[in-house]
Amino acid sequence: MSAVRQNGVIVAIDGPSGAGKSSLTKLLARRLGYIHIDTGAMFRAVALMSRRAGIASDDDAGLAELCRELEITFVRDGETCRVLANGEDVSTEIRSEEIGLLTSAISARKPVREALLTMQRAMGAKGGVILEGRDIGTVVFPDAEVKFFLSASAEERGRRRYLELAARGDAATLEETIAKVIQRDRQDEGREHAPLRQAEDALPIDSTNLSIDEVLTVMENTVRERLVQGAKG
Ligand SMILES: Nc1ncnc2c1ncn2[C@@H]1O[C@H](COP(=O)(O)OP(=O)(O)OP(=O)(O)O)[C@@H](O)[C@H]1O
Ligand SMILES: Nc1ccn([C@@H]2O[C@H](COP(=O)(O)O)[C@@H](O)[C@H]2O)c(=O)n1
Repeated sequence: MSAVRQNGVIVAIDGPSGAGKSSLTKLLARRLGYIHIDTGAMFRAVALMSRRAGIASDDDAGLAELCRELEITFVRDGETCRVLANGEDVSTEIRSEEIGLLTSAISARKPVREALLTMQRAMGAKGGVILEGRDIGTVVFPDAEVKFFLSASAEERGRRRYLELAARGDAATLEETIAKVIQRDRQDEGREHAPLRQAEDALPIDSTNLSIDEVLTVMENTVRERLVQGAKG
């Protein structure tokens, strides 16, 4: 356990698309009174702004300039958290599957990763935060006191995403959605910079056959045990 941080511990939740990271991070943050940092939303915001600016996903100079000018903030709105890019609420626009796939390409670029790494470390350094993403426990906060690697079968994650898209009126088929989940997995796992992988000291949780509440119970108990251990010194 590292030295006690000002506002509590740092919790890292990594894992592939559709594993349940955002759902669990939101619920766990509420249970613990911690801040929820959705790092995926930050990469999505960069992707959206790069598309609007006509910057190619491999234009590192253009992406570096964009990130230098971009301020990403999270604003609580009741039970939800809004994502602002230079003050504009982009919470809905960044959630499309199109932006999701573009984000996977953008997030492979070193200048984007370096810029968002600085922002994420600044957001979480004092603790009392839960960050969800792909590289939190391996790159952003390798000294995080608690790390989870949340996964599920590609079929189950695709099914979950399919239900989510259908509820939004998206006509994608289940087969198409599973294929896109697998495509994003491959891109996130296969990239050179900060690939998606389980940290050696992360607790793996396979949620394929677990409910959200069952996963939440495991996570909350684990964090509280670590908090007690930390308090004992
Ligand atoms: N254990 C679970 N059982 C059933 N449904 C789940 C479970 N976990 C999450 N879900 C549902 O799956 C969908 C995707 O969950 P969520 O957005 O939290 O995943 P994610 O890992 O953050 O995905 P991404 O990285 O693509 O944003 C949501 O509709 C959520 O309610
Ligand atoms: N720490 C992270 C978080 C996300 N990414 C990339 O962003 C894409 C979208 O993330 P979601 O969690 O919102 O689905 C994701 O597929 C990754 O390509 C990342 O690289 N690092």
